[in-house]
Amino acid sequence: MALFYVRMDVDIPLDLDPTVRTETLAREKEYSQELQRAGKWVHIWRVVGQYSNISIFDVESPDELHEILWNLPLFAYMTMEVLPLTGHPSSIA
Ligand SMILES: O=C(O)CC1=CCC(=O)O1
Repeated sequence: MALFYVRMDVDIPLDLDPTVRTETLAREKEYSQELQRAGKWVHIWRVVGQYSNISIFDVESPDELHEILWNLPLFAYMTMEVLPLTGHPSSIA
């Protein structure tokens, strides 16, 4: 098990074909929800006032996370920050 923080900032070009935009967003939602159901995408939160999300992934390895992120339908329209996480010594969880 390996936990990762991922921030995704979305920037879809304004001139992207509206049909492509709608289809890509639908595929993104389906892909994300499939990974959530599988327990790999454990949190997704919208950043208030921004087209960005903060997500937590629970995966087997950095390679698995890379494959997941690389295959996001919106990948071409996002910039990401990825941070590996480990337990905090003061955590009571
Ligand atoms: O809208 C976003 O933050 C981008 C995104 C990632 C997964 C999803 O469903 O949307």
